[in-house]
Amino acid sequence: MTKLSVNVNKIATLRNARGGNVPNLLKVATDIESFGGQGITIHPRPDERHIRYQDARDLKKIVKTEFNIEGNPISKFIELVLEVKPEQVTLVPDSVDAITSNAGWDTIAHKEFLTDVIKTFKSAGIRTSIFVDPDPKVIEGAKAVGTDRIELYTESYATDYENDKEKAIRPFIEAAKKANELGLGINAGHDLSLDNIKYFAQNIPNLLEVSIGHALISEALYLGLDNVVNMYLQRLK
Ligand SMILES: CC(=O)[C@@H](O)[C@H](O)COP(=O)(O)O
Ligand SMILES: NCC(=O)COP(=O)(O)O
Repeated sequence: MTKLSVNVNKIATLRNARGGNVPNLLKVATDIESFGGQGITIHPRPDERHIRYQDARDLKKIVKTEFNIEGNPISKFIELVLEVKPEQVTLVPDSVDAITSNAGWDTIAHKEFLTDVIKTFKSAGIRTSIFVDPDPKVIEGAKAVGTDRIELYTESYATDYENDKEKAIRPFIEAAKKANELGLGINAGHDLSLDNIKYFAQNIPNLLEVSIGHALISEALYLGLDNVVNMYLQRLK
């Protein structure tokens, strides 16, 4: 079964809008777990516009499921992850001013850098995943840098799903076949939603985990967080 890790960046965005502690990020994370969420994901950005570095430290103390920290491995991010020691770190090549993640790694051009960073995290006992486009060459490159898992960057799937879902999923099936052949674990995320998740999970062999934030929190405005978490779990069965 595919695990659901809920990305709580948007809860921090809402909290930060007023400068206080409403909504309470730690309580929301605990509630998500009690509703059935199987992991908590955060993506602290260098400007700390939503998740603050201190949130990562505080969440580590209370998250009972799998804690996944995503981000660009600049030195302060590496230091934070080594201090917090989440179960998983997901490396994302996003630029400082990016509105959201908008590209996967070029695992060939960044081979040396990724190999070093992955070694550092793995020697600290932290599972590694790297954010990649569904491109078999890039996935071969991911194997070469020593990562445990890849996270398939699903924005193109989510965008194309409405027009032609078979075409939208095709590169992801090929990418997953390649990753399975190479013995890489497969995660996925970005713009996954209640509408498109079931077809994705049904078609990707050995999909271990999805991390979902933007759509899930938006859907919860209408449907409630408890309900939405369970609707995802149903679709991931
Ligand atoms: C890595 C990824 O796919 C992102 O979706 C990310 O974790 C979300 O970040 P924002 O919430 O800052 O858009
Ligand atoms: N890794 C993807 C993630 O954590 C959530 O992405 P999104 O659902 O906010 O687009």
